[in-house]
Amino acid sequence: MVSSFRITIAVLPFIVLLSVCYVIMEHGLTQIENGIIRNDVESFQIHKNPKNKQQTQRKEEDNVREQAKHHLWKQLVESCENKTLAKYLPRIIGIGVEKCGTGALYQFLDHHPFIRTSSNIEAHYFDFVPEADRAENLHIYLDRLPLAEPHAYVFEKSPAYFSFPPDEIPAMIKKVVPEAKILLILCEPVARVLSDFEQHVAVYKKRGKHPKIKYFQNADEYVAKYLPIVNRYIGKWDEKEALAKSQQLLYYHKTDFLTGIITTGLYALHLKRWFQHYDQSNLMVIDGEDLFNDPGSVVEDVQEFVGLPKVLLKEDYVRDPETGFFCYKDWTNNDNLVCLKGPKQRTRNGNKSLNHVSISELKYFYESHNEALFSMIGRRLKWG
Ligand SMILES: Nc1ncnc2c1ncn2[C@@H]1O[C@H](COP(=O)(O)OS(=O)(=O)O)[C@@H](OP(=O)(O)O)[C@H]1O
Repeated sequence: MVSSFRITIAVLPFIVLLSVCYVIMEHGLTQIENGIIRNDVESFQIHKNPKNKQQTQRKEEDNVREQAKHHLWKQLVESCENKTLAKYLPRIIGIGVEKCGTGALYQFLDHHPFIRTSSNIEAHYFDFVPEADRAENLHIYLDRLPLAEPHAYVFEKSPAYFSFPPDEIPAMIKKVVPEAKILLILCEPVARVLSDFEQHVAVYKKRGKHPKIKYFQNADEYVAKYLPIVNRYIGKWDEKEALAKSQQLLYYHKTDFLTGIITTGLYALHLKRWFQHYDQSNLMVIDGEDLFNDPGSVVEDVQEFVGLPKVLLKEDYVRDPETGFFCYKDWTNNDNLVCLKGPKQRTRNGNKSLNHVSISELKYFYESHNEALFSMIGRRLKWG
């Protein structure tokens, strides 16, 4: 009894969505159009008597958003009717940050009825495919993306895009997929260093990649050697030199891959490059702490941001009592928790830690860069 009630609650959003599709297909878009007309009238009245300029501006922005939503719903309704599968460029791109829970977000969103993801996960098109091939051969990108219905949302994530060379990645993405919405998770950078180090060790043991990592017994030894090197050429945040330094750290990353374990966490420097082509209307900054502790709210916000109907709800995401990590409830069996597969919980399960010296030195190093980040995005993140 209780379980069938829970199933009903879980499938309710689906039923609502399908009903909306049905009603719209049956009766056209007049309901939504009426909504827009009503908004127009309201904003006209405000124009006539501009008591509050800000309020007028907000209304106009609401109208633009409302019309975009109308256009989107129209497309989605068409997609309800058209089941032809083909290759499409992504409408959502997860650019990182590496080791900040990008896999968890990917899996959580994959659950959305209008989102299509690739089974081989990371396309690595803009960081890996040589530029000469990239310019003329979009099929290489499409080959790495899933089949989808015409108006479904293809979502690809390649965390290397945010902080790996070449420095033209943001410009290239903007050029090739100008309409795509960008998702960026920023997590506490000191914990990220440990996570990234352990990932390097695991990849080396499995595939022999980046063998220099074997010279370090643990992450503290790595920090003791590399932090002074990176600090020497980056130092504290300096607005005037930010762009040049952001390019410089990509150069060092190319010549010595291991510097990236520390430089990836210099979020403001990387974001400086991205903000030359994007702003927060098309690039969403997600607080890593929210993703780790309240992923359901993050997923709700992401659906809103990318313009999809909100069918994944906060209450679908629950903490696995055994691991402490969040999982989501299966649609068909609410008692079944679907959790992240693969070796994704190496450090945040408490199995590894940095010593006090590494933590305080890294904290000091990142401090001014974190502050620069918060003023760049206009808010503090919970971990800062
Ligand atoms: N819900 C949930 N389930 C499992 N794991 C979770 C979750 N939320 C966040 N995390 C943490 O995500 C860390 C891996 O980050 P990424 O997926 O971005 O790694 S990667 O860049 O794709 O390799 C990984 O970090 P480590 O613990 O250091 O391995 C996880 O702890």
